[in-house]
Amino acid sequence: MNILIKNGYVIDPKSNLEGYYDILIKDGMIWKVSKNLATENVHYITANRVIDASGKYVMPGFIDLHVHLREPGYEYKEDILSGSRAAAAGGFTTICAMPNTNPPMDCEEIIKAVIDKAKDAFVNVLPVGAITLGQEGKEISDIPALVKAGAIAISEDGKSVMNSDLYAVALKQAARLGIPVFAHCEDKALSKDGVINEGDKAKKLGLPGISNSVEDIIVARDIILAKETGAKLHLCHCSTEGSTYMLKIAKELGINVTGETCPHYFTLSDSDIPGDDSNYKMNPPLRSRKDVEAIKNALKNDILDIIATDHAPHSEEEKSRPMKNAPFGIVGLETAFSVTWTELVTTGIISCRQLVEKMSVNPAKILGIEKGCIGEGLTADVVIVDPETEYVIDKNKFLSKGKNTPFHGKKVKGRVLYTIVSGYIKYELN
Ligand SMILES: NC(=O)N[C@@H](CC(=O)O)C(=O)O
Ligand SMILES: [Zn+2]
Ligand SMILES: [Zn+2]
Repeated sequence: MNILIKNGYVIDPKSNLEGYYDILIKDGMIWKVSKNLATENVHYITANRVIDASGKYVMPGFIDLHVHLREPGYEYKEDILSGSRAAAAGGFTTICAMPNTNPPMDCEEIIKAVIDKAKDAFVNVLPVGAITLGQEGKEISDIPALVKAGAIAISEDGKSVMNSDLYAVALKQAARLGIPVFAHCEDKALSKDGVINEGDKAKKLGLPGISNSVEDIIVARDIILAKETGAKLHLCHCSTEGSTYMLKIAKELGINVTGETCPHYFTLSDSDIPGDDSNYKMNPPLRSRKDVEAIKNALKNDILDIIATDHAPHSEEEKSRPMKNAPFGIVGLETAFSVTWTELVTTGIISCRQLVEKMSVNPAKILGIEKGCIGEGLTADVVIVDPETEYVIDKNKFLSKGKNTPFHGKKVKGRVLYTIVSGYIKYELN
């Protein structure tokens, strides 16, 4: 299948390319990027499909470092096929699958099984290995074996490895193997049975709170250990002002650390929680307005490198429970681009180029993969978006099995039109 994308506004920070270009995709590759690439100029290649991208933006496919695909074990929440389909609908061409499955992705066999299953997926699925066996925090996984089987990073996501001694060993191994460590930062002894951010809203709803220190303490520890071990540390779902300050200092000190946040942390604060509604329950929790401002500022100043989704699908039954008894997590694959465009780009907080950096270029860089670029000769992973279309987010239209979103009914601007993975159209808005 050969595709000619015509008249689109291309934003490709890695090639330092921005402007109106035509793109010819052939044999799964970016064949040519050029101005006025008329069909007759490429007479030696027939385009089976010509996409008129006038008024649209063409970007390297988004890469999500933080997705819960729930397979194996929780297929009633999501599976590799449904999750990857939702990813394609969200403009993502590559996603990282977190290891808190059942059983967790803590051994060669499970990593291989996920990779095997992902051959039928709509997008590239890269598995993340669990740091400890069973994610129990007691015994370290065979990290070299996980990497050999295809794990591209390690993480204990869902929790932190609380034993710093054990964690340091894992960081050293990751450093030696050249893979990043995706750190969920939560001091469990402090967060206890907390449900939402500590503050007025928690008091009003009579729910136990989660303080900023729950996150900040582990962020500090992890940065200190990254310095000592030389590990490539990636801080997952940063939600606090403190995280952004520490990240800034760590970078200034030359420590190898990157930071991620998710659309909900720069869009909503705990004051937006309408009542006892579990679609507003995630870990870390929605923070104060002051934290939201700090997160936005850190995105603007490139202290935060990555926008990931932390797509965490749960069943309708689970999320219809009162907040106290519902699991943490919200879906995000199908809303991330539109929410980010609306909240950060149309408001001038970040540029289009920065959006592409945070959703495509920087994730590729952290993973050390040749993606996040529309360069000639590279695999054709491309997303085409409409920057002007306005629509209302409707959870009932999600392709994900998970409908648990606080953004249902939100009016947004900017929409994914096409997602092309390895030269194939894997999503097309109709
Ligand atoms: N973020 C969440 O609220 N939940 C995640 C776990 C995690 O990312 O820590 C999940 O797996 O459901
Ligand atoms: Zn987490
Ligand atoms: Zn997560």
